[in-house]
Amino acid sequence: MDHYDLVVIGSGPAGQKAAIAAAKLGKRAAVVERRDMVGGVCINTGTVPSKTMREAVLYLTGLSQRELYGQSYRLKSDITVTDLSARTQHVVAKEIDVIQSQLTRNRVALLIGNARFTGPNEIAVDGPDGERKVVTADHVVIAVGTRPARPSTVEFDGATIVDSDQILGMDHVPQSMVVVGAGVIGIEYASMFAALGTKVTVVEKRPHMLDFCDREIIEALQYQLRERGVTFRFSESVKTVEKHPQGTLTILESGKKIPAGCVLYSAGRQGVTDELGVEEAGLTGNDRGRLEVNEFFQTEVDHIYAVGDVIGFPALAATSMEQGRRAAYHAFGEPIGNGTGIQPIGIYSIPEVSYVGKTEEELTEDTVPFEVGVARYRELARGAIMGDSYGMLKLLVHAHDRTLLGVHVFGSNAAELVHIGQTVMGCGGTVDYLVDAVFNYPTLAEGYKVAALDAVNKMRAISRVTGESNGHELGAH
Ligand SMILES: Cc1cc2nc3c(=O)[nH]c(=O)nc-3n(C[C@H](O)[C@H](O)[C@H](O)COP(=O)(O)OP(=O)(O)OC[C@H]3O[C@@H](n4cnc5c(N)ncnc54)[C@H](O)[C@@H]3O)c2cc1C
Ligand SMILES: NC(=O)c1ccc[n+]([C@@H]2O[C@H](COP(=O)([O-])OP(=O)(O)OC[C@H]3O[C@@H](n4cnc5c(N)ncnc54)[C@H](O)[C@@H]3O)[C@@H](O)[C@H]2O)c1
Repeated sequence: MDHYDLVVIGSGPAGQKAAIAAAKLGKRAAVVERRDMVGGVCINTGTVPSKTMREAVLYLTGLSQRELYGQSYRLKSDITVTDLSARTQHVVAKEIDVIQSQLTRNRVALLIGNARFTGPNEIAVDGPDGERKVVTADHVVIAVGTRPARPSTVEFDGATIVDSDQILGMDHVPQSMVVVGAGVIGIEYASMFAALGTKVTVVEKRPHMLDFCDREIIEALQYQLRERGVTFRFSESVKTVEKHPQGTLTILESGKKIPAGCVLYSAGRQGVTDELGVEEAGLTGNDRGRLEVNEFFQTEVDHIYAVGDVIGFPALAATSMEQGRRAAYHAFGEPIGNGTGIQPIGIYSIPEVSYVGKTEEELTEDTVPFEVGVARYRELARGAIMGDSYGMLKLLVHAHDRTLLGVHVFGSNAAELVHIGQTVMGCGGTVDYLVDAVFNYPTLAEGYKVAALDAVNKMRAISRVTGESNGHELGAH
């Protein structure tokens, strides 16, 4: 029986980083992963394939060039699933190779099979050939992730009624599609298919979508999606989804029926703890298959950690990686560092959305006085060059101490741009840093300076009325 300092279950972003962090500390580490799933949901069915498909959609449809070359501009008129999947398969294969070689060169053992606890320090790995291997470990990291929720009232067939794992295997681009759930997954795919020309209807049981984001930004996204023919049905719950010879029928609790060529059911995900035998280790998952952890990612059994999507919010690749590293460091007594706790969110809809820090709604609720500074891409030379007239960058600035409280970006490169604001926030910087900074021209980053000046001008207008200096030498700007 092999013994390890650390056994990690799951090779997604959380598991990989936990294992490699342990190996870098000189520990003997192993990762258990199912056949054909090295890299986890992230590489095989989630983040990487969906983001690669998005790039293929943007490129082949010529969507981002249409402001410049006309609304009929297309690189290819009849885009097929083969066109879209070629790029995805290439990128996924490359990423799997990168992960495998990282594990190998760090001497992390990769055990292929289904892991199951047989005791608090003992794990059985059932290999694809039916062989069972049992390993023991001083520490265990559970990084098993999630799978799509699949209610029995939905007739999934993997072809016309699909979840987000199956959508990548669809054999044609449908003429019409219902997307159930306006979460991040639903909206990202809705915008990709709308860009491909599919008539998309989104059904969401809540009155709004993506309500953790800034309202103004989500209104802008909704407007753009409606322009591409997306219909939203908010405050409507899906009861059943039926498969018929002529297509699918989505039946709402309100009695409405929506016919479509295809249905994407993306109404949440479930932790994959049910086949893990967690009770053998003294643990219990909640009703969504999730595990509870403390600030160090320890479960109720001290030497067993849980990280990544299986512990719930925010359930992102970047946070999962960091949780994995932190769990391994804690297990082996390595100082962790406190981090800034500032977590960016990137939503790869078309157009994309990204933010860091607080929203206007949160600040208002917390009665924090703030000023808003906005830069519109259409007023930035780079926006005109790129053909993005709808994008915007919004800064939320504390009205008294002038620190950045939130950065919200909508439009091209939003998920990259947000990191400038994140860095200023992480270093405790104020809006004045951005006012005084010089950015390359023409860039979208220049939007930070434009938005900062906008915020400072509004703050100056208030000071003029009140006659107060607002704690800052305003004459300079
Ligand atoms: C469609 C989609 C798009 C996404 N897009 C983004 C994005 O753009 N940005 C972002 O940050 N996040 C995105 N996410 C979320 C991101 O993929 C997850 O946050 C991330 O993959 C979680 O990593 P993880 O390590 O917790 O688990 P996972 O990546 O889920 O990996 C868990 C692994 O554990 C394995 N496993 C489970 N049980 C066992 C067992 N008993 N034995 C052995 N192995 C087991 C599984 O096979 C799986 O490979 C997206 C998710 C989806 C579904
Ligand atoms: N860019 C990114 O960072 C990214 C991209 C994709 C996914 N993810 C992660 O993946 C996870 C899962 O995403 P998701 O979108 O599947 O889940 P989710 O839970 O975020 O959203 C599901 C949505 O479906 C709605 N819903 C549930 N049942 C319904 C019904 N019967 N009828 C109508 N609507 C219904 C819910 O109200 C909710 O808004 C998220 O935690 C997200 O963070 C991240």
